[in-house]
Amino acid sequence: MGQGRALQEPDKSVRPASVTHREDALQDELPEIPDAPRLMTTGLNGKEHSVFTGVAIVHCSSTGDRLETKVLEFHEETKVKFSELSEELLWEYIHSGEPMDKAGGYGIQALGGMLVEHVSGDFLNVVGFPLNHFCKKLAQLYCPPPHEAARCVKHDSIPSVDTFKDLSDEEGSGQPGGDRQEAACNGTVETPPPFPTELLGLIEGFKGSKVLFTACKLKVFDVLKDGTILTAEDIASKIDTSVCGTERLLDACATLGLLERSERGYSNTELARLYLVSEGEHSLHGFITLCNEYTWELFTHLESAIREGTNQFHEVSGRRADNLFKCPIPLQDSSRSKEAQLQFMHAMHDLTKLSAHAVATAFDLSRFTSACHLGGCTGALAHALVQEYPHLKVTVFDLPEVLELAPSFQPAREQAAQIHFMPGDFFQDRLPEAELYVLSRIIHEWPEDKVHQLLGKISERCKPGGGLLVAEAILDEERRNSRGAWVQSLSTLLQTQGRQRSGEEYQRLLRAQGFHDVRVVRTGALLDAVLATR
Ligand SMILES: C[S@@+](CC[C@H](N)C(=O)[O-])C[C@H]1O[C@@H](n2cnc3c(N)ncnc32)[C@H](O)[C@@H]1O
Repeated sequence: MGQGRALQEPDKSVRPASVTHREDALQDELPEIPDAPRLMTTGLNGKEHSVFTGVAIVHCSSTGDRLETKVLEFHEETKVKFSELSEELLWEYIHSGEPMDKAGGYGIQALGGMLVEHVSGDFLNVVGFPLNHFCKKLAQLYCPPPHEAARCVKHDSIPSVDTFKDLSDEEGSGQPGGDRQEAACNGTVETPPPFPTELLGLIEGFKGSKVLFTACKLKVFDVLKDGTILTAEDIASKIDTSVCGTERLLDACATLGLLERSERGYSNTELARLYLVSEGEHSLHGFITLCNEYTWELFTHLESAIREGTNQFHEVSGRRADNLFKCPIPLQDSSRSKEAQLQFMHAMHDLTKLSAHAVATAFDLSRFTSACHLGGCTGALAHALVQEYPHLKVTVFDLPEVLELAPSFQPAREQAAQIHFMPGDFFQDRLPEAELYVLSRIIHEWPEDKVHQLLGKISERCKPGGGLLVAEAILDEERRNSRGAWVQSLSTLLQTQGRQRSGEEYQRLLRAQGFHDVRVVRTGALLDAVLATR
């Protein structure tokens, strides 16, 4: 058999189709490469046959107007030993399928595998493209995959292969572990478990947070604002830090996607420009500062909070127990208190801005002409409300010491005239009159009795037809809210006496206080919205 299928000599003039660009530059360097993979057959039965495949990987890089090329070339020979089948049968089989003028024409990867007893060399060579070899050459040029990432899977349809090599290994390296890997492929030893990439991300993730916090605190993103590009030395001199330390911090920021690194130096990425420059309209600088200086320490007491099931305010340095709900920030003397208060307000302001539009537009509130935001802090949500409803007047009601600092947060916009700040205590004082009351991130902070007291007070003050808008991160049926559920849940445990609730729990809570038509909207932002009618 096979006589009619004589060996075809490779056509040496043919080059791989992939090498088409800058042919002139490559002319001298291209090696002679055999034509597309060929199976050479001169009688199959029980014999070994060679499969030649050729491929060139050409690495091109340009420096100025010079094109540099590096040609990698290999001719791989793989031997296929066919089974001791009757020649006739084999011949019939071969004729029923593809012609034999290319490797894999008999379909070794599928039914044709039955004809093959053994492959010495690279199995993928027989299938056609020498994928294993290609990957090894690529790995030499670029970054090899971690050893553990290359996995060997044994498929029943693949005939026994004696050199199913690890892609990341050097050819013929015979490195330790090679035998073990082969054994693993043959299923005789256990394969190592998958590399725990995500777990390592969690274990080390806090370092990334600290890099961000430190860069913000040192105002790295501020010195690079407005498209400024600076070298590490320039930045170190501007922020008064060591050059070697600054360089490491900047490189870490670049790896984390916060900075861009070029030959000219470092510049802010779009993310940093929008959110990390301290004075920016969308800046999260205040929130990041609070996380660095307060939440970081609070979370070191997570174990105690879990053991005891209570908040850990008392553990955070300098906190005054009597100020538990007014300002969750360490307070010592009056000057520190102001600074801490301002820090807290900055954080609230940043966070509220992120969800304010979503909350303001979750329902059509155009029927209301007056609103009172209880615990309205800097007025960030009030601004979003008056922007959306130009006929709405909003009273921001908060503690005197908070409102004293609120003016610095006001944007110079015309609608500011629609917003009025009124100092007071929502437990002690009479609530301002309004058609719509707003509670944003208040209910989850308080214990059950205080929640009932506050809602009862609002219900009493609210006229029939009036409304109550609640903005909170709402748990879903599985007691998880869609975004950062565990963060909210643990933060609430660590720093409040309250808890989060599901939409149904809010409905029950508000109905119990005389509200009806309680509707819940998941906004997709950090805060969801509930609207109830009195
Ligand atoms: C978690 S912050 C929420 C701020 C704002 N509602 C928001 O969503 O950004 C709680 C706010 O309630 C205010 N607050 C706490 N106790 C209060 C009270 N008894 N009377 C009035 N406001 C109070 C705090 O000063 C603070 O501004």
